[in-house]
Amino acid sequence: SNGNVTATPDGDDLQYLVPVQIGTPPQTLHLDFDTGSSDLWVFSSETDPSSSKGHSLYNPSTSTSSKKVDGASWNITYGDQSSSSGDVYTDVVTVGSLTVNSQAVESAQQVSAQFAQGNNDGLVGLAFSSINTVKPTPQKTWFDNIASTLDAPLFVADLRHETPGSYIFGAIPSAASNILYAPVDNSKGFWQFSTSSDTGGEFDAIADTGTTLILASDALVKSYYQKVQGAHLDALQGGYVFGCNTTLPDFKFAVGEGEITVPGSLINYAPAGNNECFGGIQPSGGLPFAIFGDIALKAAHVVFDSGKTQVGWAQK
Ligand SMILES: CC[C@H](C)[C@H](NC(=O)[C@H](C)NC(=O)[C@@H](CCSC)NC[C@@H](N)Cc1ccccc1)C(=O)O
Repeated sequence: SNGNVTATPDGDDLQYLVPVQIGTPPQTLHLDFDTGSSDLWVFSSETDPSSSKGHSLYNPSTSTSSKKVDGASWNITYGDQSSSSGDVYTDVVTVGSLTVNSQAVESAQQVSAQFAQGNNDGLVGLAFSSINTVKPTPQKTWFDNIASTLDAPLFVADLRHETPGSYIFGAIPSAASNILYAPVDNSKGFWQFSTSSDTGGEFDAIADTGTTLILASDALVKSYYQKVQGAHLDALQGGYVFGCNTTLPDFKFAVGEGEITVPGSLINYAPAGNNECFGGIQPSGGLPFAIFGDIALKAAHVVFDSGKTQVGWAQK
């Protein structure tokens, strides 16, 4: 089987939300599919009420198929220092037409302010199950649970600028042509691959649908903005800004034997005040790899192939 589901960007393409059905009868929540983490967690009837306003909530007690995982808990922290934690149920989880009958659904009891004020109802982790945070027994991702029923053990991200795109499970859409593949090193649990660019030399990167921007080394970022008239690092805005009608250079990076181009237009991320705009490439703050978030992913169809432990990029 295979399936696909619509991924709808919220304002400024900050994140891409996907409708997911949980429980019996189905409860629909809008979740952030995140190839940079491996926990499926949701706002729920157990979430601190001061944090859950404005979110759809999973209520395990009204689902006839929910089961409490006794003694299990989870606690996750993300690169932007946001976090969430809680306890664990199993329940039916359907994405598009694909159903996992006993998926670990991590119910949030605490969420940090970024999540309370954000507009997702939780995350679906699509990185490798090795970094799932449930204790004492780590749980499998929804993709790991569904993979064996798919025509191929892979999924494809087709994210777009300010318009709905999709995630396709089990097949590669015919629109994806001339796919460039790179082997994935999943030892840290991420979709990590080696790449290079004329501004950054050779480096590793992770493909992270749950991160909005491209986050890279200080050297790469400095070298990129040296080509942008008037660009400067503005501590108040939290990164590099430039005049909003500045023409930005493309960002090209290597994948296998070929090269992917992120058009400069995608790198003018969003207005930042006083007629300056915030760049879509920003410093990662010293991580040992770059994070190729949605700014990069929008430029391609991206194949996350767990069968062959490889990632494929097809230029759009
Ligand atoms: C360094 C980052 C932390 C601390 C590290 N955690 C991670 O790497 C987690 C799994 N992944 C993440 O924090 C990042 C990848 C960072 S690479 C180190 N991806 C997921 C993130 N975009 C999810 C998100 C979505 C919407 C709003 C906020 C956050 C850890 O637990 O050690």
